[in-house]
Amino acid sequence: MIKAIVTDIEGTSSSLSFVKDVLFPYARARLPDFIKSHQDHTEVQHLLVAANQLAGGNLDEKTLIAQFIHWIDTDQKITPLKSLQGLIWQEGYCNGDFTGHVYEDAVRNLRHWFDQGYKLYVYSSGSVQAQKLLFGHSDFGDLTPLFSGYFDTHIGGKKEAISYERIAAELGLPAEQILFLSDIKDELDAARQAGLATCWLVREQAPDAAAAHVQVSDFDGIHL
Ligand SMILES: CSCCC(=O)C(=O)COP(=O)(O)O
Ligand SMILES: [Mg+2]
Repeated sequence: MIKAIVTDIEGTSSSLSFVKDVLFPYARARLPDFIKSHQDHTEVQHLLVAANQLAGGNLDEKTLIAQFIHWIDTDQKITPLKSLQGLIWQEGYCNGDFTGHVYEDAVRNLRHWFDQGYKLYVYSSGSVQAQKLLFGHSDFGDLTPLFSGYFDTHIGGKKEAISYERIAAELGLPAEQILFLSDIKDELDAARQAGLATCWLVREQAPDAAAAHVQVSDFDGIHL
């Protein structure tokens, strides 16, 4: 019996296009100036140190910025990059430059599940801050009251089974009572390996007849 639902963001509850065509270019364009103008911010300093270590260490500012841009262009889920993007997007949401795209079917079903007593969580490669911003400034208003918690890559990569074992431990539930929703098969495979129930959102993809996961075209197809 499912008691908790953990949803991915990009491609699942929000569109690929919003992330790739709005959020990523926004952060990419502002990242160099953001780093230069936040040199004395402790949080930014820590992120730069962490990124520098991941890049091999001792990069000067120009090279480190080029490294960040490369990570963005190749959509790498590097934790300090994701945290930095969240800080930059905060300005975008607060300035009203954009609102968070969330699919209408996702909002309707998340609200319904919440009302029925299911616990709702988010697990995304985007930082927890970025997740809260997207759902807090969504096209449907503030959706954060629906969620009991958020997970990002600090708990581990989304294609690693250990991450889902840790999430189940944090939720205090047997893995089989947790349903994970994603658009990426490798993530679903990892969740399934950890014992979670899975559902594949194949919104803009052709269904895969060979896959072990339930496949639905939107949240209306999910039956708990
Ligand atoms: C939290 S909004 C930005 C999403 C993001 O940065 C990203 O890399 C998308 O990853 P997801 O795990 O949501 O597919
Ligand atoms: Mg996704």
